[in-house]
Amino acid sequence: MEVAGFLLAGGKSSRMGRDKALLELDGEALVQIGLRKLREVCTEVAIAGGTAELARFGRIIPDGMAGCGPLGGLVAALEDSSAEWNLFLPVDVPLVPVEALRRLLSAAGGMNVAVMAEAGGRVHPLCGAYSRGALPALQAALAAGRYRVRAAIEAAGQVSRVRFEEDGWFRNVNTPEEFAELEVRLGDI
Ligand SMILES: Nc1nc2c(ncn2[C@@H]2O[C@H](COP(=O)(O)OP(=O)(O)OP(=O)(O)O)[C@@H](O)[C@H]2O)c(=O)[nH]1
Repeated sequence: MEVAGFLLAGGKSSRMGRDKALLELDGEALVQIGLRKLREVCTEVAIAGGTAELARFGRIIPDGMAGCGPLGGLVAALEDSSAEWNLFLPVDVPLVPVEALRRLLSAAGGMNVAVMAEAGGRVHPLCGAYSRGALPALQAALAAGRYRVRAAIEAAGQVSRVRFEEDGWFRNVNTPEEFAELEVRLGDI
C-alpha cells in the first residue's frame, strides 16, 4: 500500500520555550527521529508545518491556515498528498516505535476514514492514519474554526482505534522538565 508520512512540526513550542523539533536526543534532533521512523513505513515523507530551519531535514508543507493548531497541518498535508492513506506523527512524541506505526497502518483501510492510537485510556488523534476521504470534513471543520482534531475526524466517518498496552510510547514532551525526564529515562536504558 502506498502511504505518505507526515511529521507534524508546526505550532509555537511555547511551553518548551524553543523549537521542540530541534531538541536532540543522543545527538539526533526530534525532527530527524520522527522522519527516520516514518521513512521506514512510508513511500514518501514530509514535514507538516514548522520553521524554515527544518528544511534541511525534509520537504516542508506550510499550513494553509496558520495558527490553527495541528488541524491546519493535517489539512495542508492531505491537500498536498496523492496517497490514499497518510500516516501522521507529532514531532514531540519521540518514543513511538516503528512497530506501532506498522500496527496503525495495518488497521487502515476498509470502511475507516481514519485510525488512531489509544493507550492508557487516552486517544492520540495525531498518531494516526488518515484516508483521503477524511479531507472534506477536516477542511470544513478548519474553515468553521472547529480546530479540535478528534471531533473533526469523528464527524467524518468511521474511526477505529488501535489499542496499545505501552502508554509510555505516546508520551509527548511539552516542557523543558518533561524533556529532561525523557533524557534521564533514555540514559537508564
Ligand atoms: N503543522 C502544524 N503543526 C502543529 C501546529 N500546532 C501544533 N502542531 C504540532 O502538533 C503537535 C502537538 O502540538 P502542541 O504541543 O499541542 O502545541 P505546540 O504549539 O507545539 O506547543 P505549545 O505552544 O507549548 O502548546 C506537535 O507535533 C506540534 O508540532 C500548527 O499550527 N501547525
